[in-house]
Amino acid sequence: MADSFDAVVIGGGPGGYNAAIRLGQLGLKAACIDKRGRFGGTCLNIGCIPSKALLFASERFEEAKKEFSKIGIKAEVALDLPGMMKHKDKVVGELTKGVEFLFKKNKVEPVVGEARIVASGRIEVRGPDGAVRTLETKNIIIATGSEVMPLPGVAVDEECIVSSTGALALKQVPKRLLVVGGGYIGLELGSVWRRLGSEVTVVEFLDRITPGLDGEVGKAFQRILAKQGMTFKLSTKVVGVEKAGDVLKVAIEPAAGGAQETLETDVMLVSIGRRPYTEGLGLKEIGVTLDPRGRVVTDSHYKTNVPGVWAIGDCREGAMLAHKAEDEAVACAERIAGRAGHVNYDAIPAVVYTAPEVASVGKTEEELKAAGIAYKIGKFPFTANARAKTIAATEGFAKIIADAATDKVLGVHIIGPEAGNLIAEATLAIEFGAASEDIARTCHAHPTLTEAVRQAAMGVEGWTMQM
Ligand SMILES: Cc1cc2nc3c(=O)[nH]c(=O)nc-3n(C[C@H](O)[C@H](O)[C@H](O)COP(=O)(O)OP(=O)(O)OC[C@H]3O[C@@H](n4cnc5c(N)ncnc54)[C@H](O)[C@@H]3O)c2cc1C
Ligand SMILES: NC(=O)c1ccc[n+]([C@@H]2O[C@H](COP(=O)([O-])OP(=O)(O)OC[C@H]3O[C@@H](n4cnc5c(N)ncnc54)[C@H](O)[C@@H]3O)[C@@H](O)[C@H]2O)c1
Repeated sequence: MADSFDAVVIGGGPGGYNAAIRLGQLGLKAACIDKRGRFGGTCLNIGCIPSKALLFASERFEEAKKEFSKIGIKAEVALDLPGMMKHKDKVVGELTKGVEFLFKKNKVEPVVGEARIVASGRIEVRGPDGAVRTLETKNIIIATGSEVMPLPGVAVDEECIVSSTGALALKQVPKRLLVVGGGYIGLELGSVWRRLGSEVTVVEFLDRITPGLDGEVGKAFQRILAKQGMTFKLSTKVVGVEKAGDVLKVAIEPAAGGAQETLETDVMLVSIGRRPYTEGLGLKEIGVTLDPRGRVVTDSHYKTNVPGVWAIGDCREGAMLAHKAEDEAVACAERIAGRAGHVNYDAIPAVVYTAPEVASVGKTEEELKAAGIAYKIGKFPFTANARAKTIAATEGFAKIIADAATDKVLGVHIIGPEAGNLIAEATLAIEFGAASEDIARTCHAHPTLTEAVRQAAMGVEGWTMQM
């Protein structure tokens, strides 16, 4: 006899585990399947969490080495890389256990094994011991996430040619690290290893790093990273790599074609994006439509073309971010429970956790120009913010873009200390349809970094007071 459920979620990442928890909260009988053996998906196991643990620790290391003396602290600092990795592993262990606790609390059944949909409403799960269990369910949510996009002709060995997974677990600090792709992963993990002592070169195909960012912010970001010691080779592609003993010889050439050059490196990180992961799931067999990029096609309520089959997170269209997956999870679970779940894609923040952090929500200037929307801008530099001065972190600025006619906030872009936390206020403003004047006339505590956002909002109407 097959076990039967109201909904079974395939994938235990931020999409999957949040969907299962919300289903449980809404009183539905739910199970969540993951083959990894530990819940939390890419994010908790090999993504957001371990990378942020290493970003935090490496930032403290560099700060202690280079910045403490500027604020009156003398310190002898030495790197304990195994200790840093232990910190990372401990955080990952605690948070993944936390998901199991939340499943228990919300009566979600965790199932460990590889799932395959054999028919609409029927899933087979092959457990670690090879035993196959069949689950019957009214609804299936596909939340199988994404995997590393391979670079043609380059085989990742996770030792000297690594993906983000290998770059989170290097046994020693490479003398030279070549990063292919100047996006989120390349710049975050490149920063980690630069701080710990590597010479980092970023090879980026386009003529700018982090292409989705507001152009002005992107330029400032590159300038700051270059000042920190990262080298950039823009409009350049990797065309081949050869191992010569312990050294990698990497052939690069201009993106538009031209003369080849060879760079030597000790470790190469391939971070050119991620692609949806639905291998072996049986989607073709049951007729679920995928788009040309392999993403599961759904309507705006996360329904696929097969009745009772839904999809959320990295495996469908949109930004590959944990909180986007989480929001879709909640909306999808609520739809399954007969409620009105909805996601506002204009109010999904994005954060690069470098130092300074870069955070944005809503539209960039480039997007507004392309759409022909007239806008006004307010900007405020952290050099003029009192709190930024006290914490000796004055690089960057806050930028608010508002509709020229209505003053509605359309986009907020921040590069600076704690930008990832500061963006929450802007996200709420966009979600509530606020005007820039609403932010400008809201009292902000002094001295805080949030005052920079307020002063930028004042700047939209030209009355920034502290600059
Ligand atoms: C290095 C790195 C850093 C990142 N940092 C951030 C960050 O700071 N902030 C942020 O928002 N995002 C970050 N991301 C992106 C984030 O991890 C993803 O957007 C997020 O994990 C997507 O969630 P998901 O639930 O869609 O899929 P995933 O988290 O990928 O989870 C899918 C799960 O499904 C399981 N699965 C797949 N197929 C099957 C099957 N057939 N049977 C059973 N189980 C299956 C997989 O084992 C996996 O555990 C980062 C990613 C990486 C790689
Ligand atoms: N802080 C965060 O939220 C965070 C952190 C890490 C990862 N992520 C997620 O994971 C996803 C994957 O990260 P990523 O950094 O691999 O992808 P990305 O899309 O952020 O960046 C990839 C970069 O590689 C470049 N590129 C593509 N092909 C190339 C080639 N052949 N040679 C050189 N450059 C090339 C692209 O132009 C782009 O700048 C991100 O899109 C993001 O959604 C998020």
